[in-house]
Amino acid sequence: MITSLTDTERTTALPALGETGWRALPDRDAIRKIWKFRSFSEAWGFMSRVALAAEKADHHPEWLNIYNVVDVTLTTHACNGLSALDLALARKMDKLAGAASVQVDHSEPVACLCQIKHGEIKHGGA
Ligand SMILES: C[C@H](O)[C@H](O)[C@H]1CNC2=NC(N)=NC(=O)C2=N1
Repeated sequence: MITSLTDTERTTALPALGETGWRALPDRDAIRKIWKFRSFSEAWGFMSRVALAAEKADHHPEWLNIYNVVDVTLTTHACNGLSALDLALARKMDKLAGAASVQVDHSEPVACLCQIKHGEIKHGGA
């Protein structure tokens, strides 16, 4: 049976993930990270590799892809909160993403390369 993380497990594990750009969601027991790749092809390649890892672990992200952006939320539906499976998948995704840039400020709009190129959003984020 999958159980959500204890407070001790959270204080032990989450700071290190925070260092790489994972942020707690304000309204869900979940963590979120926003990657910006150099192209759609790189973003999709990342998602393909993560998809294989997710299938192997039988643990899947909630994610949105907009062109070069992959906006990921991890939580465990079976326990409606963060579990050890989310920590493992977060670490795996960090490895698979390599040197892709990360938007660490989630209060900023998430701009994809199209919007920046077309001048819709001033490129201030990572
Ligand atoms: C039937 C299948 O094993 C379950 O639905 C798995 C699939 N992937 C999952 N992914 C996530 N994030 N949470 C789950 O509870 C979950 N359950």
